[in-house]
Amino acid sequence: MQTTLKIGTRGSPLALAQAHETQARLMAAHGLPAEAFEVVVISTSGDRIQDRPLSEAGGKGLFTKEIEEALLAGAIDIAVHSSKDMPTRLPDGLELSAFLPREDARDAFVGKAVKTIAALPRGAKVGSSSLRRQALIRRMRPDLDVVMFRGNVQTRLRKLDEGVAAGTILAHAGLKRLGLEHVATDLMPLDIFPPAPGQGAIGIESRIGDRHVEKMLAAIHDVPTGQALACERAFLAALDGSCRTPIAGYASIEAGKLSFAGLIISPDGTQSHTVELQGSAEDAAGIGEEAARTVRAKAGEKFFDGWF
Ligand SMILES: NCc1[nH]cc(CCC(=O)O)c1CC(=O)O
Repeated sequence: MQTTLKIGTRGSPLALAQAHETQARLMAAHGLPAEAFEVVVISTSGDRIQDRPLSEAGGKGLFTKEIEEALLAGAIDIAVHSSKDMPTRLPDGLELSAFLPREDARDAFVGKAVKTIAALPRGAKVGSSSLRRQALIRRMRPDLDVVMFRGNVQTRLRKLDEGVAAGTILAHAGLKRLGLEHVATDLMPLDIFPPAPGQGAIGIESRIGDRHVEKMLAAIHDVPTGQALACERAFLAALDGSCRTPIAGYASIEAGKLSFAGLIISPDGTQSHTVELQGSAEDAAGIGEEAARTVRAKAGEKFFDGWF
């Protein structure tokens, strides 16, 4: 008897799109019918808490806890995530075992009356609750009024329509997966507005040692994306244990060569430190760790203590 592979996901439209993309790739890679899979929607604390920034409510793990419990309990076989929402440390027994080919990692500006951040009038409100995006906006335009914007992509776009802000920043990848890329009015260059580690990459979590699942996932894993993510996540892991300072990082791979650019920035956007490193894609995690040491030395330990 063929049992179904249970795919765990959050219930937001973006999460469901990612789960269905994963299902479609598994079907194509293994010649399986849709009935060989079941998408299991799991509500997380991150979905329920809407009134505070996530960094206050307990951070990234809020979007994964209940899903990882279901994975460990055997209620689901794989969990599909936005990699950038994944904590750097996973519970014992679980691993990120596959990454789908990365979408555009850039952030997009969605403007109501104007198309770019540069064109916003002085003092205009820009909505974002991401510390990284807030800091990068302030660095570009210290005069703007950055306001809290929580909720899923659709909620944020509705707030924009209601006039709560003149613009917002959303991941281009998320907009594309939702068929909403037409709402983006500008794409932020990677060097001026570097993305969060993992942005644009769908990561698939599974139980360590689950051979059947490992074999299924190996057929859809994208090696360069996995290497870029290993680098970005190593950079993040080496820095985020000690701080809530906004962190950005992006690795690209070309012909086996990895190029990484990382940034840490003060929440007010006035101070930032960057690092750029290149090396063999085989040494992805090592490059991320080295980049973290470099930027930490540049910034000095005080940089990490001072902001909150
Ligand atoms: N925290 C929400 C979240 N997690 C991943 C994405 C976008 C998709 C991606 O980065 O793969 C988004 C929405 C956004 O930042 O606009």
